[in-house]
Amino acid sequence: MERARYIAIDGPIGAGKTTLANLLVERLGGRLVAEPVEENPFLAGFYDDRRKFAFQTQLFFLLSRFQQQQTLFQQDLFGQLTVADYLFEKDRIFAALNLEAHELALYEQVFSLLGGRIARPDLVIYLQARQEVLQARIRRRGRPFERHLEPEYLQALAKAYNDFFFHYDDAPLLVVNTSDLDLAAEADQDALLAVIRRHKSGVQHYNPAR
Ligand SMILES: Nc1ncnc2c1ncn2[C@@H]1O[C@H](COP(=O)(O)OP(=O)(O)OP(=O)(O)O)[C@@H](O)[C@H]1O
Ligand SMILES: Nc1nc(=O)c2ncn([C@H]3C[C@H](O)[C@@H](CO)O3)c2[nH]1
Repeated sequence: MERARYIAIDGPIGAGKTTLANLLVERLGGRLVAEPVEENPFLAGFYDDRRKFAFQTQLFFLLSRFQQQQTLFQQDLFGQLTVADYLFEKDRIFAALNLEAHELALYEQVFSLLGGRIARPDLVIYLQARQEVLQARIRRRGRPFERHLEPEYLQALAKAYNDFFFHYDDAPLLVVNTSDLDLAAEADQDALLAVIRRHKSGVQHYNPAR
């Protein structure tokens, strides 16, 4: 991982993206790129009525992610590590899941205009966890707008992530099952960091099942 200067972390809701991104910056130094979720004015409405607010929610996410990426990679980094708690392509995973066909066609046009101008990570970490683990974490975190998040939606999202990463080959990929990984425990953190440091190319799976 010596030369991984840009790491992007992704996975379904509650997988631990922000937690791991913070940890990597804390332990390895560098800068954190966290997506501005709370700033999306359509997100709460989306969870009340997904069909009604899907398109607005998605366009807002797409444009704000694009702007954030542009700003970041125009800056001189002096080779410092950058850790993002999302992969730009995640926007498309959510879009495909939530938009109607005619909306998706329009969305795809905008995405293809923007997507070609995004920096490619040196390493992508895909976090997975069992369904009940994701649900428990989301419940414990207690974001008001996620209170009524339907298990079927979370399940469909996890499947869409699996399908996407099954075909992913744009960057070295590390798939981590976090169901039995306690990111608050130093021993677990050390073990994961060692795996990340060692991973150079291709696809690797890390599942510290107990
Ligand atoms: N490996 C883990 N072990 C125990 N708790 C965890 C683990 N990963 C995350 N958590 C907890 O689960 C909750 C969700 O984690 P986090 O916010 O990092 O997920 P996320 O993938 O960034 O979610 P979102 O998609 O909503 O942004 C937090 O309360 C966090 O402390
Ligand atoms: N509709 C939709 N499209 C996205 O691109 C997207 N990205 C994240 N989210 C939701 C998941 C979490 O509740 C919360 C934090 O990740 O925001 C999204 N929702």
